Amino acid sequence: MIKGRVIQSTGSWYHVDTGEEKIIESRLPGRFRLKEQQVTNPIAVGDWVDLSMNEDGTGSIEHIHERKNYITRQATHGKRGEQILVSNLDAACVVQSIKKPKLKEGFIDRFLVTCEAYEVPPLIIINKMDLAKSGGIAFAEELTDLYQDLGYSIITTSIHDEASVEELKEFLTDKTSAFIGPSGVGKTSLINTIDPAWDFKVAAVSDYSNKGKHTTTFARLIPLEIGGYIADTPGIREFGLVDIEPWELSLYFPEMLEPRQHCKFHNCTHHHEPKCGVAEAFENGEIAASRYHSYLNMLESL
Ligand SMILES: Nc1nc2c(ncn2[C@@H]2O[C@H](COP(=O)(O)OP(=O)(O)OP(=O)(O)O)[C@@H](O)[C@H]2O)c(=O)[nH]1
Ligand SMILES: [Zn+2]
Repeated sequence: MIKGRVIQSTGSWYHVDTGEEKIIESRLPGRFRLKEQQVTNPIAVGDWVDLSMNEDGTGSIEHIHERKNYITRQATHGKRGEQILVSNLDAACVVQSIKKPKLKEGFIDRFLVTCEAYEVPPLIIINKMDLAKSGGIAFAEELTDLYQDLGYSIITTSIHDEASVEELKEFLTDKTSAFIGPSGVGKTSLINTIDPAWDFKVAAVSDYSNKGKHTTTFARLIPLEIGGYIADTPGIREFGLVDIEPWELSLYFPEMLEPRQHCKFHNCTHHHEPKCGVAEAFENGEIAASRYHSYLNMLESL
């Protein structure tokens, strides 16, 4: 039996990376589909599997290892019938630029909640620092302090600053990561700077998979020169809020965990209720205004 990683799926064939040069095209015996018929795709890109080899050089998937985490297309984490986009992520990187386009703290905070819910470690990247003037630099430092104090990893980058690219490189080495962020913040540029062959790899894989069916809806993992993979999938942009009850939302804000214990009502949403520990902590300056603001915005959208 050979252990490998599913890096792409074409619906009926799975491309398994076993660490050897050649990717093994593999099939899933029908019994798995019967067993897990509630799930649209019993195997997700990112899964670790055990293979037995067939005489023609193809593989048969004999065992699927337990997933350490996964993200789904719809906001239905943990429900049957969901489509898993990618599994076993080591990091989800949210990319924002200091300007062009303007940095949105709400985007970062929403993303962090989703990461908490999916149990995927986040990395916050603030890019285009070369465009920042003194005000922008001070703002980035403020954000760095804020998020580091909350226990999150955050780095500032510019594709024109080699040291910052090195730092990002170190973080991504041997990890399976996803890059998420609005258009124009520099996701592709950053990955290209880290791995100059990236554009070529993305194009090559696309050409290949266009011959297959249903490929556009499936994720794929593209290997990095430095070791590790970047998840490439259109659906990942919709990485939104998972199913969360309003009273649960504050469980995903680390700084609210202690204050919420002092709320009078156990199902307090920390919005309008009297004797609210979270509102009190905010008034005392223990919760950042931007974070409380993001919390209220998210609460409204649930
Ligand atoms: N000054 C500056 N420009 C950058 C930096 N990173 C990216 N850019 C520029 O920003 C523009 C958008 O970069 P992309 O890499 O295409 O952004 P993206 O996030 O991949 O955008 P989508 O593909 O639309 O999601 C390009 O013109 C880049 O050259 C940076 O660190 N500094
Ligand atoms: Zn409260």
